[in-house]
Amino acid sequence: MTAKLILLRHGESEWNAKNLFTGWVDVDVNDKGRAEAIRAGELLAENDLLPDVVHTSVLKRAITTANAALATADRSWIPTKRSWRLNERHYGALQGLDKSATREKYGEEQFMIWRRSYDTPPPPIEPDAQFSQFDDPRYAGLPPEARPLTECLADVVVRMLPYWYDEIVPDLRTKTVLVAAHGNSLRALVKHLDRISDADIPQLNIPTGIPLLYELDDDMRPVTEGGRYLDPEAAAESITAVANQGKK
Ligand SMILES: O=C(O)[C@@H](CO)OP(=O)(O)O
Repeated sequence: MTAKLILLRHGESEWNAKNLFTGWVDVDVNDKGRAEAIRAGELLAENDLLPDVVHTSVLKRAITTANAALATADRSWIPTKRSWRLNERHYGALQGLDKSATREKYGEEQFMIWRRSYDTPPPPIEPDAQFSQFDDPRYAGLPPEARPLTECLADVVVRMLPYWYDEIVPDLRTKTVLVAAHGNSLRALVKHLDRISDADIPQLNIPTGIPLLYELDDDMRPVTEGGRYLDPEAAAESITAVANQGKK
């Protein structure tokens, strides 16, 4: 029997729409994002993919998306687990900056290194900067050295995988699992699942609000590489939009 894993990036956020680097800043979804979340719930129900448990980050754009999708599919009652390990990549000193202005100021190459290189993080944010989360109470249980001031995707893989192995995989043995998270934390998970190389991972973008189904074998390996978006046309359109962010 195959396990069913549904990955869902949050719907469009207020800062996605404004074209700002977001990272750990706790921005909610906007009206379009809410509608995407409801559509995601309809897609789950239409495809008879009703989650038994949901895992989210501790950021409200993922929580709101999961809640709206599950309410639409009449699954609001399922157990919920949340972890900072599913958070978006911390965008360091870029958090709060306009993507287009950053691209113009530093050039396309540096912009893409910060956005999509596997192992080069943006400059760290000052702990007391406006958009720092260093003293946010939701991370108070973490020792200071575990509270990031910036992250590259490789850092996200390292902090996300313990949660995958310890919390998500055990659920997958008996349950249909929904993971509601973020563009870059889901890129880290898809990289792991599909064994995407460090060289190829910059090309992967995750659309907002469209469920991505992975059926996994006993070794928790995808039966079909890349999984399957429940709305492939909308996914393709959104993937292009994400890839082109900062270019206008
Ligand atoms: O700003 C961010 O936190 C992320 C996701 O919205 O953006 P990007 O796709 O540029 O990594």
